[in-house]
Amino acid sequence: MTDLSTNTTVTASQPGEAQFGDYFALLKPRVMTLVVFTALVGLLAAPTPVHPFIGFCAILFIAVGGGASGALNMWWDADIDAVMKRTARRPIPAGRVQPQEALAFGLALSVFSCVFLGLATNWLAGGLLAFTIFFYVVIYTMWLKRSTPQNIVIGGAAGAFPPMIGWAAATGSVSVEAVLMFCLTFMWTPPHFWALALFMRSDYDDAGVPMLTVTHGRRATRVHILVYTVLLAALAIGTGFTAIGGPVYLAVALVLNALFLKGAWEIFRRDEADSEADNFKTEKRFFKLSLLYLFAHFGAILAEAGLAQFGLGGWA
Ligand code: HEM
Ligand SMILES: CC(C)=CCC/C(C)=C/CC/C(C)=C/COP(=O)(O)OP(=O)(O)O
Repeated sequence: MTDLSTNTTVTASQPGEAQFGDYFALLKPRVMTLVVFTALVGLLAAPTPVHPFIGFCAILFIAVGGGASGALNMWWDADIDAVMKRTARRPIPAGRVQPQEALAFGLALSVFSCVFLGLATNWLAGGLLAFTIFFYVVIYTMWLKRSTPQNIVIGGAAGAFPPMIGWAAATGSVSVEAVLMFCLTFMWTPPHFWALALFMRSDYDDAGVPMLTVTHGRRATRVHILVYTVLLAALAIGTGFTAIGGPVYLAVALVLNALFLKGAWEIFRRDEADSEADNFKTEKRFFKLSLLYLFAHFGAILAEAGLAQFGLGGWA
């Protein structure tokens, strides 16, 4: 998989001359689309109605905060990114943005987004956003990513906070529904990432990043994907019977989890020769399915919340 978020800009400028597109690429915009969508669902599924303008500002600040964390991640990881084929053309390793410029940009946007989210909504939401940025940049990027193959299992918590931030922005609190959305994203992250790591192992190998594929090999990673997918399916289907679930959600969850389990089983059954013979087609398909999986689950949570406005959502 190529790093499409930066490919959009590589033709725009040459080493040394940063353009708007390079700063935009620092925000990891493609990855952040799903982050922002889950935050939006957290905000809209909350029982407290939010004024549309405040809701818009909240999502904008969460998006900016997420992007800022991406810029800080790229600042710290510039050495790794320079080695990996997928990331070598990012603005810093390509020499179009200086590391200190990315650092200043990321820090400024982090402070801006947390303060303005706090002012626009409440300080629980602003504080959660600050904690999420800290978790992704310091705990995941600076510490875990280079030190343990469990990096993305623990570090994945950072990506699970956005729906909780959205919920907190609307309600000023964190309740069981927000925790459920957190858990869903948290359990989803390992299969999402390890599928990609299976067909990008050499990148991580070259850069010396201790991803599971590098430290324990592809066989162990296939087993991990299957185990996490089974746990995720139990959680995702069980969520159908909670306050954020309902018949629509359950139907979506049943279909997608059946497909996801099938994909994980296929990956588990394959060996190196199978994967190399078809250039990791099954693993690539599973990675794409992972994106649809999370999008559809959160879309279904949103649909249930929308139906509830007409007295139709949930099991009541
Ligand atoms: C520690 C946790 C995670 C890791 C290590 C990870 C890693 C990656 C990597 C390496 C890519 C491909 C390259 C790229 O486009 O930059 C990717 C793609 C993607 N990730 Fe994740 N991810 C994580 C969590 C998440 C979360 C929480 C979300 C959203 C809720 C997410 C959404 C996406 C999306 C939408 C793409 C596709 C981007 C595209 O179309 O180019 N990821 N992820
Ligand atoms: C609101 C807020 C602050 C949200 C943050 C959301 C978040 C932590 C998303 C993580 C997604 C991601 C790009 C992980 C890849 O990191 P990587 O460094 O391993 O991947 P790379 O090799 O592509 O840089």
